[in-house]
Amino acid sequence: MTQFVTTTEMLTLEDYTMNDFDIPQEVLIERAAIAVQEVIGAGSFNLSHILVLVGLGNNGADGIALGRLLHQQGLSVSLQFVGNLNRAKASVHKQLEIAKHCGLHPSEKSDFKEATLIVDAIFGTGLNNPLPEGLQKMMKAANHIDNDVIAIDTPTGINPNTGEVMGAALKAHTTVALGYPKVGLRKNQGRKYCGDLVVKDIGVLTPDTFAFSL
Ligand SMILES: NC(=O)C1=CN([C@@H]2O[C@H](COP(=O)(O)OP(=O)(O)OC[C@H]3O[C@@H](n4cnc5c(N)ncnc54)[C@H](OP(=O)(O)O)[C@@H]3O)[C@@H](O)[C@H]2O)[C@H](O)CC1
Ligand SMILES: [K+]
Repeated sequence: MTQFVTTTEMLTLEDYTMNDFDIPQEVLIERAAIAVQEVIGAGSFNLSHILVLVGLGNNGADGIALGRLLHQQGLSVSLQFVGNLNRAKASVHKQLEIAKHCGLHPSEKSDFKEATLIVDAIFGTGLNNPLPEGLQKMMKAANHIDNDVIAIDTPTGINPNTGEVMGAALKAHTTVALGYPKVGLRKNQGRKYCGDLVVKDIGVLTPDTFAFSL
């Protein structure tokens, strides 16, 4: 039976892993990227041109690390930031520096139609409000383009706890849940927008005494 979690529970387990075992966040980000790379490699996706849509939090950091790994595989990858990079978390800046050092630089503006596969690394469990208007329009437009979307952790726009669409959401062919799937992926619109749900272990540790609420 798959264990689903709330975002609070996920944060508790992330903190336990990083603080009690001194496992750096970068390790979890790298393992998240490798996990999604494995799903992409195991699938039958058209990898001719991969567009990674990157947000300003750790979901975005996962996406940049994944983009770097795919670039190093020799695949054609574009990194497209969504939002003002000046407001990005340190993890995003760190992954961006590594990616640029490996020869992968962010694109100014990408044409969604040219992408054969889109990676959704905009928002994950940190989504806490309806999407900004501009992003809602972008998600609605992207949903009308015929290319596969792989969502990292959660589809952008889906409330990770309630499964509600927060103004708009990007429909995924496949969602790769990191550690544990979030409960919003089996509720309301979450189930429809997440597509095939693949749960991947990224080394998040769980205390034996941990009491899951679900
Ligand atoms: N499960 C794990 O062990 C790991 C998960 N990882 C990944 O981390 C994300 C969660 O990262 P987080 O930085 O908490 O949040 P997001 O990246 O989802 O969101 C980015 C920030 O965006 C802001 N935000 C939220 N909602 C909105 C909105 N509607 N409009 C604009 N901006 C919004 C918010 O910042 P605030 O300052 O507003 O709080 C978010 O912080 C998880 O999904 C995984 O992909 C780790 O990388 C690896 C371990
Ligand atoms: K996402």
